Amino acid sequence: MIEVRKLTKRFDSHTAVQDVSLTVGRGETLVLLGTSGCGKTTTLKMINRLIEPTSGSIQVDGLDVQQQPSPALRRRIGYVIQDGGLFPHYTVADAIATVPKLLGWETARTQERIRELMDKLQLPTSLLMRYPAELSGGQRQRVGLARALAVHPPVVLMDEPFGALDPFTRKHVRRELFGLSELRETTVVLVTHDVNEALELADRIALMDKGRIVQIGPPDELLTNPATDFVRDFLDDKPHRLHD
Ligand SMILES: Nc1ncnc2c1ncn2[C@@H]1O[C@H](COP(=O)(O)OP(=O)(O)OP(=O)(O)O)[C@@H](O)[C@H]1O
Repeated sequence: MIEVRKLTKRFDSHTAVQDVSLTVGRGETLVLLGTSGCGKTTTLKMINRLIEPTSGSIQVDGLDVQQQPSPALRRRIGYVIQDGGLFPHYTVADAIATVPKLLGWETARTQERIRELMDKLQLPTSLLMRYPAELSGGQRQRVGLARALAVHPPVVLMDEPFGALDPFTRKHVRRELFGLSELRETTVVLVTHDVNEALELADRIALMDKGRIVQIGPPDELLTNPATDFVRDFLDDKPHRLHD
C-alpha cells in the first residue's frame, strides 16, 4: 500500500508537483493521467526516490521511503519505463538477474526465477543471451517487466511502459501483461497520457493538471461525474488533445 501526503517538488522557481496526496491500495492499479509536463513522471520518481521531494511524505507499506536504504527500496519497488529501460550491454538474462544479484540471491534461485518469468511472459529462452538491440519493442517491454518483477516487489511503478510500441502491439502487449496473475496481485502506479490506456487498466485514475490532482476516482466516476470542465474535456476529446 502506498500513501503519499502533500507531496511538492519545486525545480528552482518552477513548481512541478504541488500538494499531491493519494493512497494506492494493495493490488490496486492507479493511473496518473495528464498532459505533457503536468508532473506525472516527477510524482512517480519521488515514490522510488529517483527525485527527492521538496516537501511531503511517502510511505510504502507503512515505511517512509526516505528512511530506506537503496537496496531495500529496489527490493520493494519495481520500475518499468518506456522501451523497457534496458542497459544495452546487458543480455536478457543479465537484465532479469539485476535485482536478484543486488540482493545476493543464490545462482540457482535466480536461474529458476528467470525461467519462470520467461515462461509467464511468453519469451522464448532462445532470447536469453540476446542484447536489447536484438529484440523487438514488445520483447524489450516484456523483459523490462520481467526485470521489474524478478524479486516479487509488492509495488511496481511504470512510466509510459507501452509508449514506444505501435498502437496495435501496444494494445496487445498491455492486455497480455495486465492479464498476468502476478501483476494483478501487485500494487501498480502507471503514468500515461493515453486516455484509452488509463480507462482500460486503471482501478482508479488520478487526473493531473499543472502539478496538481484535479480528480481521483474510478474511471466510471470520472466519466459520469467529472469534477471540472477540464476533466470532462480531457476524457471526452482524446487523441489530439493528449498528443500535443
Ligand atoms: N530536473 C528538472 N529540472 C527542472 N525542471 C524539471 C525537471 N524535471 C521536470 N521538470 C519540469 O517539471 C514539470 C513536470 O515534468 P514531468 O516530467 O513530471 O511531467 P510529465 O507529466 O511526466 O510529462 P511527460 O508526459 O511529458 O513526461 C515540467 O514542466 C518539466 O519541465
